[in-house]
Amino acid sequence: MFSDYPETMLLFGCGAMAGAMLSRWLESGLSPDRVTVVRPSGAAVAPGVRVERQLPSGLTADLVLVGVKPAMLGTVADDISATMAPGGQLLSILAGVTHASLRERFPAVRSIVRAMPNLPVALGAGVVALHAPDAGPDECASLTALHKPLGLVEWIEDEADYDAVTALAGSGPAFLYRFIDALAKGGAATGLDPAQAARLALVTVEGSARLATMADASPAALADRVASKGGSTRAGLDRLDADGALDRLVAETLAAATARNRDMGRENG
Ligand SMILES: NC(=O)C1=CN([C@@H]2O[C@H](COP(=O)(O)OP(=O)(O)OC[C@H]3O[C@@H](n4cnc5c(N)ncnc54)[C@H](O)[C@@H]3O)[C@@H](O)[C@H]2O)C=CC1
Ligand SMILES: O=C(O)[C@@H]1CCC=N1
Repeated sequence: MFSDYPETMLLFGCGAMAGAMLSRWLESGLSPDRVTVVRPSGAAVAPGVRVERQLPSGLTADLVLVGVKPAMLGTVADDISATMAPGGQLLSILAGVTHASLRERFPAVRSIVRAMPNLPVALGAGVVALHAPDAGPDECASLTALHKPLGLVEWIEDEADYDAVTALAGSGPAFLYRFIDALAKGGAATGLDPAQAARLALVTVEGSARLATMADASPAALADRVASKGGSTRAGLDRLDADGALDRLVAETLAAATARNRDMGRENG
């Protein structure tokens, strides 16, 4: 359990993604009385967490997490500047929006950090990719510790990679959910009861992913372990692999998401 959480934390926006991060932090020992959430709905977030519809005047925070949609950054920018404690840290989870453009908008903020999480952080089984060019070694260590309860922490040194990381890890859960759905639909198309096919698909993916994380072999090698020579898995893999169809589709999917991240950065920087 990480005990060295910032003294005061303020979240602008607490939707799907920031909400998932916060719930895991609270579960991992963050005291709710350190946290304030500003959200237009004013709806409660978790017991003990202060929620405000608008930024109360005079409130400052050591860590400010920007959890709104990238297009909303301009709307909350003045409030972000107003609430940063001297020496505070700004944590942005906005897709596409670069460190340089954040620095231009918030010149007085000591430290600006980009974090790209994904939704499984809610279970401590997510990914958080970090990029913090302002941070020295101690601050990097403390950022790693802060995000550790959320899952795998990866540092991205070259920000040029960030849009691709966002496509793979940030959007990745959506692509995998599509695959699970396709597996279930495929099962139904071969005659299974759709609800039963959906259960089989979900747990097959869950178990296979868990096994792959613990295995002594790559996912590609594990696929070959399932496929007996001349057996049915090979017949299926041959179809998936024909003309590199799956690889090509996934590469095109990630390229489209990467390009959109780049565009969102230009639109909202
Ligand atoms: N959903 C995901 O899986 C991931 C999202 N992200 C990033 O997280 C950010 C948020 O995305 P989601 O959580 O999916 O969106 P969301 O729509 O669930 O959450 C955004 C929240 O911002 C609130 N909001 C709008 N205007 C506001 C204002 N003026 N002040 C305070 N709060 C305001 C909304 O009420 C909403 O709850 C985006 O920048 C996105 O790029 C990053 C990685 C993964
Ligand atoms: O769809 C989006 O724009 C964000 C980026 C990563 C996940 N959701």
